Amino acid sequence: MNPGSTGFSARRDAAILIVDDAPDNLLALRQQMADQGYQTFVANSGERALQVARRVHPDLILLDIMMPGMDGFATCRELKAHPVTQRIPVIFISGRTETDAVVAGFDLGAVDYIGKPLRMPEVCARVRTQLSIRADSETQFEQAERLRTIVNSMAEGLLIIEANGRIQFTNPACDGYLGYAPEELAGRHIADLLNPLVAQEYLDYFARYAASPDTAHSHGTREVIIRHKQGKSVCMDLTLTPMFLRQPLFIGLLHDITHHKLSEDALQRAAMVDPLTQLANRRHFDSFLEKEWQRATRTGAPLSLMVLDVDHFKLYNDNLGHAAGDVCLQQVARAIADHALRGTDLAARYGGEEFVLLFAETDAAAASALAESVRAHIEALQLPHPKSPTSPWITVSIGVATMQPQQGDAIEALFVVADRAMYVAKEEGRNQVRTTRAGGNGLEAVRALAR
Ligand SMILES: Nc1nc2c(ncn2[C@@H]2O[C@H](COP(=O)(O)OP(=O)(O)OP(=O)(O)O)[C@@H](O)[C@H]2O)c(=O)[nH]1
Repeated sequence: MNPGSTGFSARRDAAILIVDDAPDNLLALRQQMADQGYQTFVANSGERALQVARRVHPDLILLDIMMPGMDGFATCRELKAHPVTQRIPVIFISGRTETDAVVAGFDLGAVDYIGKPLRMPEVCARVRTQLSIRADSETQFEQAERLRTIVNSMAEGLLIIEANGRIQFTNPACDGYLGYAPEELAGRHIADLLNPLVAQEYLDYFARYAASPDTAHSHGTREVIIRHKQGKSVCMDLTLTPMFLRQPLFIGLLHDITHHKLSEDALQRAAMVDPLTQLANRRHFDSFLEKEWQRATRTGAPLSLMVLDVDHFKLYNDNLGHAAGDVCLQQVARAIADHALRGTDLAARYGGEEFVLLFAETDAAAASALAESVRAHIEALQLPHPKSPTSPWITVSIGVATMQPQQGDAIEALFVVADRAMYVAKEEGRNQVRTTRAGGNGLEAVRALAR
């Protein structure tokens, strides 16, 4: 049998401390206990018994009551008062067999009381019984200690919740995650932590389980937003498992996924943003345009697209270097972004040195004015472009297309018209805006393209 198992056979090597001031009694008891296979220690006074007990941690103490100096009762009191010895079972062995003495012995915490004269087989049987009980309770105590250590040191938050939603227990990790002091959460309701809909969903699940525990199953893991004590929200995975003891209880395991969530958000953001300029990238712009296009088709509102291209940018790169070119693109991007002011405006880097701006509910005249202000803004930055035949500064050419899209029109057509306008701006000297107005030839060209 392994050392952790319970029962009498596991205690054959148990250590027994025998305390008696009469040498004959001491010898006789020691012999009996040794014959049973126990390891024995002896003490002939209460004071000595305390010393030995604290040193050798016996599994059981056979304690005489009437002794000079510290008697058995006083010794027992001391044993029970000291953390090292308080859990050691004590059996009184005494010639005092009157009821008061026996009751006093049990009141002091003794597990048994044997009257003298001793009947040795009975003493052995009682010792055996107490050792067996002790082995069981020690095993339970060790298991509980082990469990306590695990619960206190685990990284996951643990909650024990009653069927009515009252929190019964939380471990230190849970308190830490949610900003509470130890035991501060006990007695609170889960609705203090979760949003009302989620809390109600859990309460319904608790009620179903409490009504028919046999049919219940684990609620599994789900992502929940939990209110931190300081009011902020933390994102966690919550796993709930039912446990039916004297009452239905639920074990909640909390796993912090805030970091995971943050990097997920960062990834999602990275997938939408151009790393050089921090403007929206082409993919994000296309899906944004798709939504605005559909909205404009429904509402009949005009939609304007600007295509901007940096003038003579190849010359800029060749002259000042690619790194300077990158910085220049960042400055141009910042200026462009300053003009996307409404929630439905979006500026994006569409390719190398080409940018786009989308304006919902904006007609051709307004779009043309906006484009002119973007052009003027960039020119006013006065970013030196020494080799440009157009201007000493960086300039842009802008093509604007405005449409009231109708069912069946193709989005690509909007780009074609804006691109055409932009190339006209280039051909006619750069650093200027060209607009295709609704109803004009450009729009007819678009419709033709869509057919
Ligand atoms: N520094 C830098 N240059 C880029 C980037 N993307 C594209 N380019 C450069 O931008 C230049 C675009 O040149 P072109 O399309 O020939 O036109 P351009 O020189 O701007 O002349 P026009 O458009 O006719 O005024 C090329 O030299 C590309 O290498 C970038 O991310 N960084």
